[in-house]
Amino acid sequence: MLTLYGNEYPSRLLLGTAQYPSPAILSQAVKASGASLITVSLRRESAGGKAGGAFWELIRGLDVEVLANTAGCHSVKEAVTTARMAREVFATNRIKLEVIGNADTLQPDVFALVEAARILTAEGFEVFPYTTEDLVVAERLVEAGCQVLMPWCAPIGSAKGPLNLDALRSLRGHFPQVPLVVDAGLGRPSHAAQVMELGFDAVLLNTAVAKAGDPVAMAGAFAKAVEAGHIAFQAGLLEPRDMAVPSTPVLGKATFQ
Ligand SMILES: CC(=O)[C@@H](O)[C@H](O)COP(=O)(O)O
Repeated sequence: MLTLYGNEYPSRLLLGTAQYPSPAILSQAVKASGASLITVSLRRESAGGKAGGAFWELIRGLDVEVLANTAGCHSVKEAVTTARMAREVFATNRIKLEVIGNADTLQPDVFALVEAARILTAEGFEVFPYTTEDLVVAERLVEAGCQVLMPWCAPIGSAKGPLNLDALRSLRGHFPQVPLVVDAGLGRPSHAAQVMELGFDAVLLNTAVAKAGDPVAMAGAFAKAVEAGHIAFQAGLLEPRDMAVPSTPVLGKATFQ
């Protein structure tokens, strides 16, 4: 079970709800993923009027818990205001906090992120911060009251997979008790398995499923990969070795004269 802010979730996959070819495919993909939490961007959906009330109906009908996010916010003020609105709309204190600092890389503004996290946790929010893999920023977020950390593994939508495995490994080692969710940049199920094998608690992804040739099949593939990676981590993976080690015992082998 995945435990986040004291709540238990059967799946370790969190799924985004943007960019699907149709509402029906979104709905099927969420089901195929088995996701316990789905992210919804309050700002984009309500401002764009893309799907209006029908979108909210669909989301409610999925019967999956919603993690509203502050996607598209570029300042502390915007993010905090959006989080407060999300609390009213969804009647939950849970918020995925995104404060974008660079429009090209969609890199989080980690300074604004820490400030916004401090304000929101003081107001009783359960903050899920979208951050970089930076260890010191992670420490500041924990000091600000975050009980979950969500480092990217590559820029949002890039599908590059983990670019800095060493930093992710070191985050895991440094925060053994804090749930760590890799958020953004995963492109393939093998990427998800790779970070789960490092001992990450969960992954959050969107583009790799929504933009796949068959999003429903891809959602299922990611679900399996996440589970496999988690089981492998728990089972105890072998460390790579420099030298060959025979896997077949040589004692008692036949000798020829
Ligand atoms: C869905 C969501 O919350 C996104 O902000 C998230 O970062 C997804 O990233 P990818 O689209 O790269 O999976």
